[in-house]
Amino acid sequence: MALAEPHHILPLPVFDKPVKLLIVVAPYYRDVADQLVEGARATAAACGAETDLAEVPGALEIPTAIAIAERLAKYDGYVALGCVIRGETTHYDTVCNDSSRAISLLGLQGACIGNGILTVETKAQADVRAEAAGQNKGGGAAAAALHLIALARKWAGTTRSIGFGA
Ligand SMILES: Nc1c(NC[C@H](O)[C@H](O)[C@H](O)CO)[nH]c(=O)[nH]c1=O
Ligand SMILES: CC(=O)[C@@H](O)COP(=O)(O)O
Repeated sequence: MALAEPHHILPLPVFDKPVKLLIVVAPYYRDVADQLVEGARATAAACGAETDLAEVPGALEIPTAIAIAERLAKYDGYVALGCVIRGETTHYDTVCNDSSRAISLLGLQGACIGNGILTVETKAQADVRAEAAGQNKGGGAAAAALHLIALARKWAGTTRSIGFGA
């Protein structure tokens, strides 16, 4: 089945050396997670990237799993996949904000991470965004990680030509 192009405006990068991604998925909503993973795997395969998969209980555990894996230095990048649907309390805000902020902080520390954690109001919204043949947010998250890996490799070994204290 042809999968939808991930919603990214950049052509997928081309790699001359192997790439290994770790997909960290929180299958809190299993059917949604499966679609996200399918899209991410298809995008990784389109770039010739190898993928491993790790499952965690919920979106809040995704950044911790990535941090643990990053210390092992086995992967070039990470794809964070999950689905957070608003309930009756403010816990939704905690799960969304803390998982995304932790992922951003890991990125600022140098981890190449694509964030495909859906934060939605309804299951129907999640289904449309997760569907690999639909909006394919999983594919988009994988594409984001791959772009960061390509950028990091392009710049590896370069030094700043100017700058204070360079
Ligand atoms: N409500 C959702 C959660 N909640 C669980 C948390 O992510 C976490 O696992 C728990 O607080 C224990 O630390 N997780 C999701 O991924 N999606 C949700 O809708
Ligand atoms: C996003 C959540 O944590 C949510 O599923 C929790 O539901 P509730 O706010 O009704 O406890």
